[in-house]
Amino acid sequence: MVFNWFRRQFNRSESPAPAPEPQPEQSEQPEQAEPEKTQEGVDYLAWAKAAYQNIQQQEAEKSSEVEEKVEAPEAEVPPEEPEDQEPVVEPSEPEAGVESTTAPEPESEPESEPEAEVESTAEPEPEPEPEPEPTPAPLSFLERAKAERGARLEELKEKAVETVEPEEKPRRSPAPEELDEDFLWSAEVLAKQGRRPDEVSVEEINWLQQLRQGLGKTRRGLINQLKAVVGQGPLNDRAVLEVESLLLQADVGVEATDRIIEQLQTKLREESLPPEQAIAYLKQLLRDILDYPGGKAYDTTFAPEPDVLNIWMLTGVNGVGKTTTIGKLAHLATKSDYQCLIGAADTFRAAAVEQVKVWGERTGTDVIANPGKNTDPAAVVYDAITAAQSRKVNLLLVDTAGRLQNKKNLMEELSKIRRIIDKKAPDAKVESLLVLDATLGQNGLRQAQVFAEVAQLSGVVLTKLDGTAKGGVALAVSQQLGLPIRFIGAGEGIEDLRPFSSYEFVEALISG
Ligand SMILES: Nc1nc2c(ncn2[C@@H]2O[C@H](COP(=O)(O)OP(=O)(O)OP(=O)(O)O)[C@@H](O)[C@H]2O)c(=O)[nH]1
Repeated sequence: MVFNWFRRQFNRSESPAPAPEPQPEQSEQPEQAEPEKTQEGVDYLAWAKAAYQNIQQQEAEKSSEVEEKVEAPEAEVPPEEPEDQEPVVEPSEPEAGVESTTAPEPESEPESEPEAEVESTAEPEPEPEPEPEPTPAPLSFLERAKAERGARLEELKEKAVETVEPEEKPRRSPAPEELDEDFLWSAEVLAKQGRRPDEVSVEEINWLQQLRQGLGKTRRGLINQLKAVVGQGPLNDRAVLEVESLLLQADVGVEATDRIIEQLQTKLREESLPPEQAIAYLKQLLRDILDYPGGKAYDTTFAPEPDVLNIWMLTGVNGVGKTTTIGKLAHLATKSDYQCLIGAADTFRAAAVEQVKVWGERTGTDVIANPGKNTDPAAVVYDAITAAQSRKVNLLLVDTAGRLQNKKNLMEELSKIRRIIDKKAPDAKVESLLVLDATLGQNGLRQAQVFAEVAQLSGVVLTKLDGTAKGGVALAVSQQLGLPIRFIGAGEGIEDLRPFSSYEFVEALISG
């Protein structure tokens, strides 16, 4: 059973059951529990405990798997590969001059993690593993598992020293140390969305923590003050001005700010709401903006469609995180059991192609590129589609050039790529995603307008939400561009990108 990271559920037709088994400690409700969202009968603390236990168990199982693999004969360890050997694989129907760079052929790997090397099997983190502490008291399940894993990793690292390249490897997030406030917050957000504690993974919990931390600057700087004002009851003129300036400072943009203020004023004039309800109403307003970009309803799930070739073109100016996003998406796709391929059609810069190839190797995804200089991006897309069709690929990620110096050229290039796609893969499900750097705030939006005019955009990937106080730009994207946000990035690591959830985003922004 594979977890589909795009759908945030397991690949099966079963609806999630919301309530965990009731537990005795009713009194220790986490502080964040909000009455207006509380699902009847859900004890969030009990839910969090059940999820925590489940994660401990998952971790312990992973550790013992590692242990078994280590103790098994060295058959698991691939023979030494010379570093300089270019892992080049031709597409099944090779096109002249096209190279396909790959990690070991994915078809031959039953598991989603492509690198069969020892290190990859152990899924190590690049960060230093916390040392197993010499705790005098009996070690908990998790601590034991961690200690064992740490020891195993050391062993593996020693053995793997010859075959490991110094690149970042897909990192597996460390298990939460304890059932702390961070964990409770993440668990509650998942519980409120009707998730089951026995299906929650450490990656999901860690992602929510990352998102919460990432939005910390926006939240602390501005949104918290906003909460204080909105929680005070009917908005007088001074309060309105305050709210307005807070939202604008968070790069929410004029249009979305006006809309929020207008609706807040109307509501708070109609009835005097207690602070929590006023804040719940504010959250609802924000979610509405995000869920109905430009007033239009979109399917909130964004996943590759089954049984058809999905082509996702990524576009955006240099430096916004386009290549990194392609790598992270390839990682999500591979983890979710999709066959993924990357087309390196940003041929303007040779370094861009090289960078994509690095991500291809990291994620075990083939990259179709044309080694020639200044080659036609549309030709690369043509070759990538040919390869995707012959290899039964579900998801083809296309990196496109995003230089803005010449709008006409950009438009011509993107239109040409689009024509090739329509001709070569008329049945494909095509998405054109604009990658936007959140730290650019409103400036990023101005760039986005240009792209929106020339590329038939269908969604946005918002990157670098970590460490910016301009997190409110997500609302401006929805309101001003009228485009749904499909993914958000909150870190440079391979795990630091997830499908966008307005609920999680607003919770992290307001109640994190
Ligand atoms: N903090 C943070 N950094 C990110 C994120 N996404 C990407 N980056 C970093 O942003 C920098 C630029 O990312 P790239 O993926 O190279 O950007 P690009 O748009 O492909 O740029 P070109 O290759 O120049 O076209 C890199 O240092 C990335 O690690 C994110 O979500 N958070």
